[in-house]
Amino acid sequence: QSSQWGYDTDNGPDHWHKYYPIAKGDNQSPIEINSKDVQHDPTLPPWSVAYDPGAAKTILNNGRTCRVVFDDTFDRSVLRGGPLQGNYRLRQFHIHWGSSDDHGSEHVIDGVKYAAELHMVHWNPKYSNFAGALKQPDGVAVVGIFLQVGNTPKPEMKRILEEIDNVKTKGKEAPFTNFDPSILFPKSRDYWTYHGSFTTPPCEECIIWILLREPIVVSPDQMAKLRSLSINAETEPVRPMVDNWRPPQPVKGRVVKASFQ
Ligand SMILES: COc1ccc(C[C@H]2SC(=O)NC2=O)c(OC)c1
Ligand SMILES: [Zn+2]
Repeated sequence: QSSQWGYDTDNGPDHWHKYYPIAKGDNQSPIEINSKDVQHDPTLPPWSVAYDPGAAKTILNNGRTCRVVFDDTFDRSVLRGGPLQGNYRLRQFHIHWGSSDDHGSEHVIDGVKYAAELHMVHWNPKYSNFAGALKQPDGVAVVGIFLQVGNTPKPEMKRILEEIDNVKTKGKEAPFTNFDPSILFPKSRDYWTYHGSFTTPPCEECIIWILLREPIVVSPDQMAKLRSLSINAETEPVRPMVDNWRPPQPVKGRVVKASFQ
């Protein structure tokens, strides 16, 4: 029914506020980042991760994206530093992409839309559980990595795209073990950071965003593989999973900080 949000004309980003009023809030994500408005903050420390490959559990097609889920029952895979106070536990990562290589990312950098954007979602264990963290301005930290199409793709993406064959349709889940997602990071640790929200319902304004400046490279075939995922269940007519991105939202006076000059 229409309360099932999605990315179509009748249930897409312009409709979400009807069931999730915070979608029209003052701290929504994604946003456009214009380098001229960014403030370099020399006091921003580097961020770092300590991920346990054994924490990787499953890969899932939830009908909106393809996500890999991790064991977050203790401080097993954590993100710290940068704009964050304390450790944040890795819960899952997922990807947003377009129907063609010239768009698909959620954040837009100096007018550039990347082909895709990978989100590594972490939450602050001082708020006992993920649901509690959603209600706090510093409850969640997402590392965003831009994916651009090129002919020297990053081999580390291979594993994710191979597993996609097992989760083609909505509701499909498969084991995804022994994977350290930090192998996906680009060389540079330069980042932008700002306070924002989930880019999907419930659109809670609980996220400290850490967006990496350097994109990683994927091949045209790898993008085609992502686009071969379906939003329908196995028994339903085929509908490709493409354009699962929210457009940029009003910045409303927020300042984006950069760790670099
Ligand atoms: C109620 O719990 C939720 C809701 C939505 C997401 C995913 C959102 S958050 C982001 O940055 N991109 C997305 O697609 C989520 O992720 C852990 C957890
Ligand atoms: Zn996301």
